[in-house]
Amino acid sequence: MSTRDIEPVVFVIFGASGDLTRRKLIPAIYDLFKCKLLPENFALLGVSRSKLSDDDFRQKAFLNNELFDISEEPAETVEAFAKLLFYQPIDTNSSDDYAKVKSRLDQLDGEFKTAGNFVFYLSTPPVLYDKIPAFLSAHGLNRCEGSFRRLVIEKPFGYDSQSARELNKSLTEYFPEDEIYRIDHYLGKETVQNLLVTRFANSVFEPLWNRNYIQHVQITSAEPIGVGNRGGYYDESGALRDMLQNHLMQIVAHIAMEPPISPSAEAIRAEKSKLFQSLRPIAESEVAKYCIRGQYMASKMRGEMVKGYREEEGVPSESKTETYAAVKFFIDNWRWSGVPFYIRTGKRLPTKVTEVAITFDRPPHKIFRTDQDLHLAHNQLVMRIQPDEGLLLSFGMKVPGEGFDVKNVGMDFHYSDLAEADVPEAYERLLLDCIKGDPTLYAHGDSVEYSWKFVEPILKAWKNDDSIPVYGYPAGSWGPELADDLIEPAEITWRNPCRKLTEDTSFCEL
Ligand SMILES: NC(=O)C1=CN([C@@H]2O[C@H](COP(=O)(O)OP(=O)(O)OC[C@H]3O[C@@H](n4cnc5c(N)ncnc54)[C@H](OP(=O)(O)O)[C@@H]3O)[C@@H](O)[C@H]2O)C=CC1
Ligand SMILES: O=C1O[C@H](COP(=O)(O)O)[C@@H](O)[C@H](O)[C@H]1O
Repeated sequence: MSTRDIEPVVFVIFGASGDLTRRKLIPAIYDLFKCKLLPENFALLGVSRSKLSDDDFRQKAFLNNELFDISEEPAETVEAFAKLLFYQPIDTNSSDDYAKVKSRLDQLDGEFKTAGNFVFYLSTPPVLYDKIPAFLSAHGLNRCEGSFRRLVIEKPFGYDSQSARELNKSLTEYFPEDEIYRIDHYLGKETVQNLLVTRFANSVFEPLWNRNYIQHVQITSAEPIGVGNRGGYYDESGALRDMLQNHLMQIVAHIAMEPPISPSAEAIRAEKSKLFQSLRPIAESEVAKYCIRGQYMASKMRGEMVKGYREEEGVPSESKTETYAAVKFFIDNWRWSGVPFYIRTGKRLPTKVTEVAITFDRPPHKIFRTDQDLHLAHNQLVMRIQPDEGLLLSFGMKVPGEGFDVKNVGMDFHYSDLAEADVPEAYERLLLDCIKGDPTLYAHGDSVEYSWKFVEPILKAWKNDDSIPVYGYPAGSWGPELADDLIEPAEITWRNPCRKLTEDTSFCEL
């Protein structure tokens, strides 16, 4: 699709003076502009309370943005892009002030000939997510015959299933469901999308993709960083809300859903929705058995002493918020009956890595009855989402020489080997899709509610049941040791993912 095929638009960011705007949104939109992927008629209007002029905003968000280095960018491109940025200060809590947004939009719409098409991106504190659409509606900005009006909502989408349901209800009063874009940046990652292609574009994997051949599935999302200056936010959230309910459950959906009839948004969303409905709820009374929570403690990491979670700025010294969560669960449907899924995520773990490891059953009959046979590993398919994106398949091969000694070997593919592949940043892809009106990579309202329903008993048990321990783990370790015991049978444990996909050759240690 060329820029000419994309309808013109004014892209409005609420929360334009904030961190996300400078860290992700402006860099992504600039890159789209540089690659000539934006419509020819385009303008960006930033809105928040800070009293900034258009020029102040251009400086803060783009020309002098310490989170986005433009020193090597072509001067004409930078200059041309800066001219598309505008700013309107308002009191975001006062409905009357939205008249200022309306008159500014009328002016930009006339000047840039954007045909009355507006995208409203809410990058504000979540308390405003239901207020801003109501204020837009009060000023007639939510609907316009012959033009599109879209709403993008940042995470977190709700705090539990009830608040997510209420938010869905409130948003759909003002915008139709197909114009509501709930962003989950993991869905914008090429390698998350590639999970679907790996499964459904190859006949070699799909026949094995079920309870008959898969012993268990592991999903790991690890980060070496701590909570940094986000302690206040994080302590209200924890690993379950911050990563598992949204990003990791979307990965589960990609791994486990049935084949959609087409790659359309409706078809994919329908399959995801079915999958989320098949998750077996974990009863509050069973949370201690199926879930492990942990909190990082001060320790030396890569030669440097780092603070414990409770010493971080904005975190209460008695906090019980989890910085690590591991959960075992089942999917009650035909394909996955009896196959355990294990997810773990945490901060201050040894490395930055997100991956899925599918462990296959052993062959039904042992032919090679040697001592080595005891150590014969399961076949494993590792789908690496980041970094060193790619696939690794491990299987047994004969060791040259007499007898039938079997050795585990790996066959790997690295995304970087696709020389022509220019992997776009997740926000770039997602923002462009929204501008083009393609919601495929955005979360649907009912999926969000279902995934909240799944995590809710865990959240409740962790909040209410003091007998469930929060295990301390030293920063730089792989989390509480007890998380190893979640995985059965006992001789199998978590895969040890190194930064490089093929660095680790132990695969599933037996
Ligand atoms: N930063 C990140 O990396 C990520 C952020 N998010 C989500 O994006 C949203 C924005 O995050 P982030 O940019 O980090 O937050 P910030 O606190 O840095 O920015 C919030 C923005 O909202 C504006 N704002 C408007 N009205 C209000 C109000 N009534 N109270 C407070 N602020 C207001 C603030 O500007 P002003 O004071 O001028 O009005 C500011 O521009 C959040 O919901 C967050 O969860 C999601 C993923 C990652
Ligand atoms: O949404 C979030 O994601 C990041 C991790 O994103 P990634 O793309 O770097 O894997 C996480 O650090 C943050 O706590 C969370 O809010």
